[in-house]
Formats: sequence, C-alpha cells, structure tokens
Amino acid sequence: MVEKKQTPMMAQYLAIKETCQDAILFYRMGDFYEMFLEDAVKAAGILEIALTSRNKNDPDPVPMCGVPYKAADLYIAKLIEKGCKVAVCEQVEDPAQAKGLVKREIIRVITPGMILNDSLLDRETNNFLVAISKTPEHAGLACIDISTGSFTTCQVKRTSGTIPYALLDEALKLSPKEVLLPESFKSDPAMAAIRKTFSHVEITYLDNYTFRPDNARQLLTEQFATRSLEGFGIERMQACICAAGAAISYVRDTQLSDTSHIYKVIPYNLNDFMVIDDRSCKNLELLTNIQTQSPKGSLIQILDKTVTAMGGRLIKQWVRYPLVDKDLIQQRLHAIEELIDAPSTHQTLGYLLKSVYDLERLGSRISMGQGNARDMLSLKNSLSVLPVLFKEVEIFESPILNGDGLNGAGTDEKQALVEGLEELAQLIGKAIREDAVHVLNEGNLINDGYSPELDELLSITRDGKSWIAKTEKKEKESTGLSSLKIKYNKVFGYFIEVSKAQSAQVPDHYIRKQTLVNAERFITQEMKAVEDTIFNAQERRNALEYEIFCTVREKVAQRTKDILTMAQFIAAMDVVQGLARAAVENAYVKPDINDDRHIDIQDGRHPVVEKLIQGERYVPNSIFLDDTQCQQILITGPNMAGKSTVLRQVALTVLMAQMGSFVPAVSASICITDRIFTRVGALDNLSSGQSTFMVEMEETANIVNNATEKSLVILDEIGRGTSTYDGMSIAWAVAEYLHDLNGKGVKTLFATHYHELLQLEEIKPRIKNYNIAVKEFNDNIVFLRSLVKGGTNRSYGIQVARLAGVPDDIIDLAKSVLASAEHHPMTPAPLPVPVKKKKGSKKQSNSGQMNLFGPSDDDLRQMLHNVDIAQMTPLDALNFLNELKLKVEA
Ligand SMILES: Nc1ncnc2c1ncn2[C@@H]1O[C@H](COP(=O)(O)OP(=O)(O)OP(=O)(O)O)[C@@H](O)[C@H]1O
Repeated sequence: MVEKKQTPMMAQYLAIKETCQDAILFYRMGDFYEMFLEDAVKAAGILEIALTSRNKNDPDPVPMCGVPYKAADLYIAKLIEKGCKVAVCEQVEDPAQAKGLVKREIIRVITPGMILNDSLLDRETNNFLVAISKTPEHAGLACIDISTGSFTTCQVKRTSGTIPYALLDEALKLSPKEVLLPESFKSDPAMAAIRKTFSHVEITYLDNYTFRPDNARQLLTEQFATRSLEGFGIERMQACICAAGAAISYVRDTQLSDTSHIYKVIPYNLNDFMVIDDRSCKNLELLTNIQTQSPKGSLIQILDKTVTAMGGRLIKQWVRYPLVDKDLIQQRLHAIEELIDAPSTHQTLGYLLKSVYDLERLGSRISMGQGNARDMLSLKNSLSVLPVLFKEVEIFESPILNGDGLNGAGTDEKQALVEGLEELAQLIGKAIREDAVHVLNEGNLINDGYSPELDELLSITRDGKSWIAKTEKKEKESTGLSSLKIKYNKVFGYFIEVSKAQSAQVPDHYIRKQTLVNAERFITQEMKAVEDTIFNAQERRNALEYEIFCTVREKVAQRTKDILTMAQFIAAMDVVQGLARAAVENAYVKPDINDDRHIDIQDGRHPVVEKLIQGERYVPNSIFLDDTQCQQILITGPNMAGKSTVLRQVALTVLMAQMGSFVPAVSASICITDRIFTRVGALDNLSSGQSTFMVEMEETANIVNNATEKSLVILDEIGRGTSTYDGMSIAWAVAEYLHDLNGKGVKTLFATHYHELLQLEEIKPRIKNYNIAVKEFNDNIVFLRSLVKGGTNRSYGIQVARLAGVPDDIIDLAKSVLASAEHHPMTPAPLPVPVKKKKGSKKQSNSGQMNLFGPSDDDLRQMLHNVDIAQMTPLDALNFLNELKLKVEA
C-alpha cells in the first residue's frame, strides 16, 4: 500500500499524537485548539460540537473539530468528567518569527487525577490521585493532590498474596479521582477486588519500572532535593517509596513544569486514626446522605461552618480521620473552647478568614507557573490579612489558633513567616495592577512606576499624541522655524514638514524624504527611533509586562513552602472556628475524654435528625456503656420508634468527640474508640451484583473478624433478609460472639425485632435490654422516643402500617390474622441456641413471635419455604399473610 503523503502540519500532528496515545490531543492553531481523526470523532460526540473535516474534497477527508482556546477549560472539564485525558499542545514559538511550520509541544496532560485549573476542580474537595504498590512484605499507597501540594503515604503488612483489604479501604476513603497501578497488577489476583473497589475511578497502568524501589527512591530524592528519605521517615518503608515514587513520576510526566510545591511526603499509620470503613462512612451519612448522595442531610453539612476553601477540604479529613490520641483531641477541643469563650474575637476571626482565598491552590498554581494576575492579586489580598489576623489571635493559648510552633519552634520564626509573607503581598501590590486581566499576553498587568522601561513604553502608547505635540514644540524652538509641523502618513510614518520658504534653514541632521509644491518633508534619526518605539510600543509593552509578571511570579514561587505552611495553619484555624460556631449554634458541649473505657452520654441527640425533624421536638436520650456492667445494649421497640436513630446518635457522638468537636448532648464522657463498625439499614447493593442479605452478612463478617475490645459496634437488625429462624439464629450468635470477644467483649449497640434475643440478658452478664417507649391508646400508638430500661416484645407492626397509610381493609384483615394466630395453640419455636438459665431468672418466653408452622400442614410449610421475604414489600407480606389465613380457614 502506498502511504499517503501528509502535509507538514499533519505530519507534525501525528508525531505529537504518537507520544500521547491515550489522551485527546488539543492541538493549538491560532485562536483554536483543533482535534483530528479519532480524537475529533470522540470529542465531538462528548462535547456536542460540529464534526467537520480538514480536506473536504479529498476522497479520504480527515475528521476534525475545534474549540476556542479562551473557552478551552469548559470543554476540557467535560472530557475529564467523561474519564478522558487531554494533552494540551501549544505553539512554542512566535508564528511571526517561525521559519516554516511553527514549533509545537505538549505542555501539560490533564487527567482526572492531574488537575490544576480551578474551574475544573471542586472548591471544597481534594482532587486525589492514589498510587498502589506491592512489595513482598507490604502493600503501599501514596496519595497526591497536585492542586494543593499535599502528598501522603502509608503501607500495610501483607498476610496473603493479595492487597490487604485495609489498604484498599484506605484508598477508597480518599475518594481518588484516578488510581495508578503497575502493569503487572493486570494479572494479579488482587485485581478483581481492586476493580470492584474502584469501579467508578479512572485506573491508569504504569510501567512496572516506575514502581521499582531504586527508581522510585531516586525520583523522590530528586523531587525533594535530599540525599535520602530519612528526613521524611520513609527510608525503610519500601512499599511507601514505590507508590510515592510512581506518583511523582506520573506528576512529572504529565505536568512538564516545576513541581517543587510538592516538597515533602508525610507518612501515616492507619492506626493513628479511628477506622471507619467506607460502608460505615456511608451508613452513618458522614459526608453524604444515603438517599440523595448529596451532602445535604449529612453530618458534614451540620458541622461545616468553615469560610475558606482550605477549611472546607480539611474538615472533611477531620470527619474521615478522627483521632485516637487523647492529647491531640484535647488540643482541638481546647481551641474550640477558647473561641467560644471569646465570642467577639471569634466573630472577627470568621470575618477576617472570609478574605483569605484558597492559599493552597493559589500557591500551587503560582509555583507551577500557571498562576495568572488575578491569582496573584487574590494571594496578595489573602496575605495582607495575616498581620491583623495574628494580632487578633494573640489572646489565645492554643497553638491551633495562635500559630505557635508554626514554621519552627520559636515566636521569632512565626513572626518571620508572617512578615515574609506580608512583604510578598507588598511586592505583588506594587507590581500588579488591581484591574489586571486574566490573559497574560495582552498587557494591562503591571502598575505604573514599577519599571522605568515599562513606564516609558506606557507613556508612549498612552500619550503618543502628546509626545508628538511635545516634539513639535521642541523642534520649533530649537530650529526657530515657525512653519515646522509634525505629520503622519502611511508611507513615511511620522515626518517633519517645513514650508518651502524655510526649508533651507533646517538643521543638518534632518533627512529629506519628499518635496511638495509648497513644502519639504524630513525625518530625523531620533524621530524614526521614537516612531519605532510608538509602533512597537504596544507589542513591546505586552511582552515586557509578561516578562515582569513572570519575574514577580517567580519571586512569589520561591516562597511556595511558606505559603503552603500558612495555608495549612489557616485551614485548621478555620475548621476550629467553624466547629466552635456549630457548637454554639447547636448547643453542643465539650466532651470529656476518659481513660476508664466508658461511654456516658447524657441527653444526647442525633446531630442531623434533630435538625431535620418537622412537627416534632427531638427527644434526647442517655446511654451508658462500659466493659464490666453494660457493654452490649439490646434495643427493642416498634418500627419507627427511633432505634436506628439512637444507635447512630451514639456512633456520631463518639466520632465527633474524637475528631475534636463538641457534641450534641448535655454532657458526654467518651473513651477512645479504635474503630466504629456499623451494620445498619438494608442498603440495596443490587448495582454491584450483591443481594441485600449478602451485603448484610459481609458487613457482619467484617465486624466479627476485625472488632477489638476498643471498638464500638452498631448493629441494626441483623438477619432481616433471610427466614425468621435463620436470621434470629445469626443475630443471637453474633450478639453472643461480640459479648465474648477475646474474653473481654466489645461495646455494642444492637437494635432488633427478634424478641427472643431479650433472653440474652439473663445469660450474658454484660448485655442489657432497653427499649424505645411508646404509649398505647385506643389501638393507636404514640412514639415517646425515649430509651428506657427493659425489653419489649410488642412490635406494633399493624399500628405502624396504619400510620404509614396502609388501607383499613388490610389493617382489619391483618388484625384478624394476628388474633387468630395468637389464639391458635402453637408449637413452641425452638430457641436458636441452647440457653443456660440463670438461677432465679424469669421463665423464658417466646412472646410476640408466633409459630405458624403446623407440623402436619405441608402446604403451608412449602408456601413459607418458597417465599423470599427480602424481596417483599410490607403490602406483599400482608397479602401473603392473608393467603395463609385463607388456607388455614379452608
Ligand atoms: N429521639 C427522637 N426524637 C424525635 N424524633 C425521633 C427521635 N428518634 C427518631 N425520631 C424520628 O423517628 C423516625 C424513625 O426513627 P428510626 O428510623 O430510628 O426508627 P426505628 O425504630 O429504627 O424504625 P425501624 O425499626 O422501622 O427501622 C426518625 O426518622 C425521626 O424522624
């Protein structure tokens, strides 16, 4: 086949495209980015723009589409959202100076995990890229956000051939936008689990070499300009090094610019924080509401009263990473307390922080040479607030508020940091015009008086006419020629015109250009020079302004580390001031952190439900859990009574206390919890191909396998999705197992409709029965919402069904089914496990749970056997009950 001859431009395009096969190439042509061939077809479809062709008359036209360069961000965002990568290719030489085809190069590759542009980022969400590595001993994870410079890493010991669940869960917790894996993982047994975990995340495979320890180590030491990784504490953490090195390699390959804002990597240990796995995070609605998937109706919505973007991102981390170090928790609580005690300073602080822009992202963009003049002004305005802000916080003792220890041990260092950043603000203020535009090559960036050279150009472009008038006056005076005038035409540009009569008297340095009937026209060397200046002034001014801008930006970039240090301090201060506001507005109290291993919450409330309920007052409830008397609480009560709410309320209160927040209660004493496990609600996971019951059992397995005596377990109705006896048996066994765990037991709150489980109180010393009280009258019930001692064997299912609007006919029928069932002699149901009765304990009861299994009635048995309760609506269930009744009566 004869290869088709390409135009030089197309040849250049194809050569560049060859280097970025997996990305859509944005090829700059004048004011547009053009896309060709398959890229054009794909992008036109996603962007909904016209697909044309470059050479329409050719029998084999090249598909193309394009977007204006000024609006490129919008289009790039859309492509990234659809999981595409975009390689931006710019003209890297001045087309006017280019000999032949203008040179072009890829200047940046934008991928879901490599985004720097503000318009493509969510203000209050980190844009994390996670790299996962595996060494014979460990699995490692590195997490980087190039938009803020944050870079962390951790590793987990491997106990089997695959990647440990804890590491995958950690990766999931970070909600990465992109995951980097070595090519070799494609055939790894862990891949199925990884694909499942990251089903909605872009996975990018890198050469195995990138993850090799020696290569990774070298990349990292180069990045941080250090001889070893000792200073970061990861010298001997090989899995961390491999993952971190691969992440840095990817950043460099895609960003192709200065990445020195990533100047450190912070290792962490999963045990340094309370573990809340992804499911529990969802179950407890920490960041999003389970129904709507939006932050509305979640804990973060209630707690997040931050006013800066940095604070908005940090509070999410505080919620996801509650502390287990008592001192660190106390520090946060103390800071909140100080703010609450100084309401007027607290208010001023909130007001001042509102003027602080996103220092992390501004600092990172500027450092990477991508900040524009507006970014510089935002930085200046933010930094200018610092001196006042630091004056205000002098009254506080807490380092989170007063910045002690910032930038080093002493007060001098802190002072030096603040002053240095103030000087930076002054430099920007002096250099950059307040009305500077976004575009960097069209001038109007630099202030008058900053550069004498620029001032000259500015005065020429602005005052061209007055310069001419001045020169005319000057020449008239020096020559004494009254007819002398300066004029302009397209042929000569500016020239001096003198009447014929006086033309003989012109000075020698005048150069004759044209003779007219009545006048002579001249130019001078000086004049031509000035003329050049005027003509070229605009262009030169634009170029010089850009040059000066880059110099100032470079000076600012040299202080990136200081800017980012300050950003982190401001973020924490903002989170704390936000938590203090939430505490005041919602009447929260400071929790006590005890060492006695008990949880004592008096008049606690659910922080979200108390805000959402309408037409009802939230009824507070008290809970006491310890390791000797009351370690497991079994909560019974009708549907809708408030069992799930009280369970979650306790979990959230413990979590809030450990993140360092005040809590919704009248008083609360909390011991440090290492993990909160939840098994709540029947979250349908059909989309991931799992049945409700399967999910429930997986969650249960995770709890019993991983809970320790320092954990808190929340179990909401285990075993609902299977037959009554299977479910009850599992629930019973799990409750016993948790009570006996490691001979010490684990603090557990267990809501259940299986009244048989109430008997556990009699055989297990640390299990206590509670119920949520209701009041009955005239066959109706009123929910009292208060948690009281003792169990209840009444379900009030029919009354709740009525409240829910189930038609009266069905309610009446259900009642008669129930009555008839209650009056039929039933064969007692066997207990799920043998129960040793304690001396003096009450008679075992099978109350409430009816046995409908007539041993001789095979039909009924078969019907019950065939029914799948998990798939039934309440209405189906009632209809089924009716069917049973008709069968019995037949
Ligand atoms: N302490 C309370 N004060 C006021 N209202 C409450 C309280 N607790 C719960 N509620 C209200 O009752 C509703 C039902 O509560 P919840 O879901 O906890 O009941 P439940 O007993 O777990 O029900 P089910 O057994 O059907 O799952 C809540 O959505 C809330 O509106």
